[in-house]
Amino acid sequence: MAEVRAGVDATDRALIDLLSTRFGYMRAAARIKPERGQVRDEERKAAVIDAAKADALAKGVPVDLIAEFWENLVETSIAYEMEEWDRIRS
Ligand SMILES: O=C(O)C(=O)C[C@]1(C(=O)O)C=C[C@@H](O)C=C1
Repeated sequence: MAEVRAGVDATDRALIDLLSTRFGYMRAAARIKPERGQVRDEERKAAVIDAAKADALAKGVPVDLIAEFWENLVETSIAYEMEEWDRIRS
């Protein structure tokens, strides 16, 4: 079990690195989008979640759980991008 937990911990560190990269792109998007109303893009959100579901299917991980996870990820990203959009222009 210790080996499994070491693997989980290492995976979590790698995920945080990737999330840090993803959040960096949210800061870039916040700088680029001229209107606050452009931060939320439902069409793009649906495409991002669909892509995650397709990858989940290919990798054999539960598609419904991944869809829920990505829903949270994109909503968290939108909240962060909104905060950044406001911060940059305050
Ligand atoms: O693609 C964008 O426009 C983004 O800002 C990224 C992102 C995402 O988290 O993937 C976030 C907000 C948008 O609603 C759509 C997608």
